[in-house]
Amino acid sequence: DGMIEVFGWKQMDFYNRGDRVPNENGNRGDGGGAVGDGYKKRPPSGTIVFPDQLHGLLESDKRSKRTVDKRITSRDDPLINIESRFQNADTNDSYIPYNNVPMGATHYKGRLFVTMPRRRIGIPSTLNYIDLLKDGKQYSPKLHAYPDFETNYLNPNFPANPKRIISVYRTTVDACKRLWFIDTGMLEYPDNRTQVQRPAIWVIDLSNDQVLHRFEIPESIVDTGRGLASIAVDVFERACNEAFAYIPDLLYRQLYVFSLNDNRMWAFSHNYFNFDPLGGDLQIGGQTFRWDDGIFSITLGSYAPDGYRTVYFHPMASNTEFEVDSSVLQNEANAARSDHGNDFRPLGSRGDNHQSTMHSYDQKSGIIFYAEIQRNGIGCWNTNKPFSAQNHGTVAQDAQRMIYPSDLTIDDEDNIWMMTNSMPIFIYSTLDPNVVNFRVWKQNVNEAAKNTVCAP
Ligand SMILES: O=C(O)c1cc2cc(O)c(O)cc2[nH]1
Repeated sequence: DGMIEVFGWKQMDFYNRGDRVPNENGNRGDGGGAVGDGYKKRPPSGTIVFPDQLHGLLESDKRSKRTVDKRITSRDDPLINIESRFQNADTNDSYIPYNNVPMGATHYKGRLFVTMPRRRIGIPSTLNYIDLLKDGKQYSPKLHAYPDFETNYLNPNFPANPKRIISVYRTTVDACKRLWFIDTGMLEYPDNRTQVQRPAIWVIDLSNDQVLHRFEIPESIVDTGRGLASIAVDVFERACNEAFAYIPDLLYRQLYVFSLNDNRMWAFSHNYFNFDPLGGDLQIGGQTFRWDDGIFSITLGSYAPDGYRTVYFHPMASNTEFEVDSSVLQNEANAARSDHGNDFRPLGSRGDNHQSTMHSYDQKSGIIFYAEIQRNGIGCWNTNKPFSAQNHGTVAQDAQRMIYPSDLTIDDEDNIWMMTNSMPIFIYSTLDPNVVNFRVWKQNVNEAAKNTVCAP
């Protein structure tokens, strides 16, 4: 029965906007304390923008404005409204409201984790949460840095620091009450990407907010962290050390597998990780553009008696869904094979214009819910029914209020959570700061499936 709008923001705001920065030897915390608590005032020169870089951006934008006369353009060469990008921006600001575009939304026991990838300057913290008990009744709650502000602090000199998080796209919670995410280690400022430190997998214990594990992804696996925008974790609650993480790389179009037990990672390549050349022509929020994102989202089916499960995946610029068994991925030797035989299989097409960012399998019903970018909503497929276009349903659609669903997750209370963030308008045009641009939606899975072809 559709989705319920729980939060909406014209612009995002934070409890700690980064106006006080951590003393490098200081305490951890959310920045709520007084001077002397391990924080000091941000120095006036403490900025991550250099005037020559700003000038470079302006020059390149002028170039793209001249050469791109039709509004079909790639994400990396956007036709940007430069006035809007630096609207009211003081380059010394640790917080530039306009530049904060939320991406991920994951709920666990009263905290909604909201990510803010650092794709522009002025983002105080990339990993955040909303305290639902305290702020859940507000329509536009402020974000708390997670696990604290210090861990999210971006030092203006960009030193590599394994205690800090640079940029996070999406998070997931596993069966062992742990939060997993990838720090891409990269600032993705237009025309000026900086790999500050190696990309890393982080695992945080949600019972005490302590970091349990950090694994730096070696260069032998991937050059940069740029395409590491999501992570799926395969673990049985009674064997927490035996976890495997599956990581799609939308840029290099590979699938990485990380074994927690062995602290090792290996990489699969396959044609099915590529985008469909026709699937990348998109029209969203009044913008027409072409993207080439490959394998993007991975979700895990129910356990079979042998302890393995179906791993569902899709490229974003595509309408096709694929599957592989977890037994294939968990065996490192399989990654080295040049011919994967029938290990990876296409399930079929969802139909034209059904490109999806994230999807999530509901363990109880066997229904996959997927965020649809061209249809501004949520689709569904009950995996107990054949994969055919007729067996795909529509849970919700709203061309005005659901522009660009950037994340979709299911929590342990059987609720779907979805973020819509108007991303194409931000990239190719200008967001209106006087209207609601970002929304979080929620619905119980059974309610969502009701009155659709996905209902059991
Ligand atoms: O999460 C996404 O939608 C996403 C992240 C990301 C990073 C990147 O460098 C791209 O070129 C595309 C992209 N999509």
